[in-house]
Amino acid sequence: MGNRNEKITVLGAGSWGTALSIVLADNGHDVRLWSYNQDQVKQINETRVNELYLPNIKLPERIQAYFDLQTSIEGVDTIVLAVPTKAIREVVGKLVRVLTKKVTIVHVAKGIEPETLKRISEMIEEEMPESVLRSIVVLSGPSHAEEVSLRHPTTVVVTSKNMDEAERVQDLFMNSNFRVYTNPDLIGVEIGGALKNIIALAAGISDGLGYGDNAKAALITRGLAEIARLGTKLGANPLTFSGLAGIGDLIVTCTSVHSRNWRTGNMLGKGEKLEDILKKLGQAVEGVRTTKAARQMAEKYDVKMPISMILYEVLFENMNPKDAVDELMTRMKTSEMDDLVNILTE
Ligand SMILES: NC(=O)C1=CN([C@@H]2O[C@H](COP(=O)(O)OP(=O)(O)OC[C@H]3O[C@@H](n4cnc5c(N)ncnc54)[C@H](OP(=O)(O)O)[C@@H]3O)[C@@H](O)[C@H]2O)C=CC1
Ligand SMILES: O=C(CO)COP(=O)(O)O
Repeated sequence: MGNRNEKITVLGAGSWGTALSIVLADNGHDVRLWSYNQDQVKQINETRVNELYLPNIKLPERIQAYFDLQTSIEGVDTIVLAVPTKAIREVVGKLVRVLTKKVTIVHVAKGIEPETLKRISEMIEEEMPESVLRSIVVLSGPSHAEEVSLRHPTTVVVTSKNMDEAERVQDLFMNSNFRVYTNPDLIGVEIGGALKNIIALAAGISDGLGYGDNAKAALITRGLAEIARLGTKLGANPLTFSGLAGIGDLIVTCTSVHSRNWRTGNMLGKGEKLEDILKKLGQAVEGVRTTKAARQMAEKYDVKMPISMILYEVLFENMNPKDAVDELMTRMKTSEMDDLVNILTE
């Protein structure tokens, strides 16, 4: 199944970087897992376990952890960027300072930068001169690290402005547990992956308030409608939102106990404070910052995004979650079909 035995560097030894390293190592690649935490590097190499992020998983021998960034990228053509959105510019900046040739970046993060409203591939393009950037490939879809690391069946998509390179990356990752599709819609894949986290926060709140499956199905369905409305306005293909990076990722993130976004929403619905929850989780909860971006984008592009807008008030303006649901339920009456047709004509 495609190329084997390449040297590949993964930047970011969190849960997703570690799980993807396992996929690549299973495929016969030599994986250099870079972390900026020297103790973590030592611990991974000595114990073959990433205690901080995937404590129950024994890592294959082909994964070696690195602290020195320059050494980790020697002789490498493909670099997987697996840090949260807020760290992308900093880590890419460090990478540019040590690169001496062109590489392909596979980015796997799911967010929008609230300060600039940029997608992650746009941020990378801004930070990397052409002299060191061959292509950017995005890998996204319904894929929790906890299940990928157990080799449970998982499907994702890859996309790029350069689809030959996306196909090469498809071959690097594809195996009998990890099925990789291609999709040429870069904007749709990035927007679907980023915005589903907002809806997962809302679904978690609904569950935390004690509401049932009807409410969650409503959030998933109407959440998809607002993701698709914004996505198509930005130039995405509406069909992408019926695919793995759209409804697929929305379902997994709104329904899985593994989801940090769902868990955060759940604790909010039960009355905990956002600040305390984020401290307790100690992991990336991308939907919080992306909600800030979505609110601005809804206003800038004049797109109706009622769930994202009300979630902003819950997260940042102390709105009571129960009042937020009441407000969503008592909005002006509308026609579902008109709304769906609007997505196709944005
Ligand atoms: N977990 C999952 O199942 C999936 C996650 N994703 C996406 O992948 C991205 C990464 O998430 P995930 O791995 O889960 O997050 P985690 O919180 O599990 O890990 C993030 C990792 O990035 C490191 N990091 C943070 N800031 C920096 C920095 N400035 N420089 C270097 N390293 C840094 C963290 O180190 P430290 O903790 O030491 O600060 C940690 O090792 C997110 O965008 C997420 O949405 C996508 C699909 C699945
Ligand atoms: O993107 C993910 C699954 O596809 C991970 O979601 P969380 O960040 O909510 O855990």
